[in-house]
Amino acid sequence: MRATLLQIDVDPSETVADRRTRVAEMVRGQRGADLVVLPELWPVGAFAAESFAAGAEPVAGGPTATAMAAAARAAGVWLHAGSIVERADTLDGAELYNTSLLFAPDGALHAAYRKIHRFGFDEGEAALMAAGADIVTARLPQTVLGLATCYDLRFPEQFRLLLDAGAQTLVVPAGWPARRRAHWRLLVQARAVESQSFVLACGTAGTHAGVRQAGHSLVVDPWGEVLAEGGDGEEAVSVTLDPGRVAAVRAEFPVLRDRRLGLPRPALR
Ligand SMILES: NC(=O)CCC(=O)C(=O)O
Repeated sequence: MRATLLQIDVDPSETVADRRTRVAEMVRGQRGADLVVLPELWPVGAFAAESFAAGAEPVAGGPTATAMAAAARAAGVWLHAGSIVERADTLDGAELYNTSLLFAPDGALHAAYRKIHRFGFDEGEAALMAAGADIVTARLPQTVLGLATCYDLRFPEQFRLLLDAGAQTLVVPAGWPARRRAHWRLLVQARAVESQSFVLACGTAGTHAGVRQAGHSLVVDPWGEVLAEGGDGEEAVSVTLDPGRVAAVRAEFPVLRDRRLGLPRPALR
């Protein structure tokens, strides 16, 4: 399976519309890949909280979803289009979500995942967006994807649920700051080792809202080995994966068999 992570430079001097056109063109250039992955909130920037409301768009028929569906179809690839600020209209008004979109090679929306853990400690995303509540997996011909986004990496319980739902390849779009790059590497590798799964973790490059981005997108195999890693700037990180490696590692080193589910909660002393 050929996978390419497009580590996009979210440059505030570029308009969202121009970036959308540019990224769609990059996706179109990926014909021959099986799966293409984009980062978190690349249209507006994961830390550009002041732009979230203005940049919010519906999933069905919104400008990013429409452009990405067309690009996936033109390239004939599965496209994990990173995430957008989703505007979901409810009877009580509009709610915003940080929503990842997965398109099939015919351009149909195959899955959507609303980020469960919002970053910001009562500010930014945590204050402005609603939390998703659904664990999302998606079956591709080669593997089963488990969807998570950026800050979710810090919550291993979500990854256990993805594993139990059948995930074999964890896809994690991110807008991770350079300041915590050491955490990024450690957490991506930890999620791969504990889940005995591939992890495709695609970050952004550049600086937006005064936050320098970590770049260094990672592809890690089910043994925890880094198969590919981006640098600091915009680039395409491509790898060829053997999806059979997940079953092989799980059979050869069967730690998941030794899980002790249902242990009692400790009593307070
Ligand atoms: N966009 C994010 O979720 C940022 C997460 C982050 O900076 C961290 O966990 O550290």
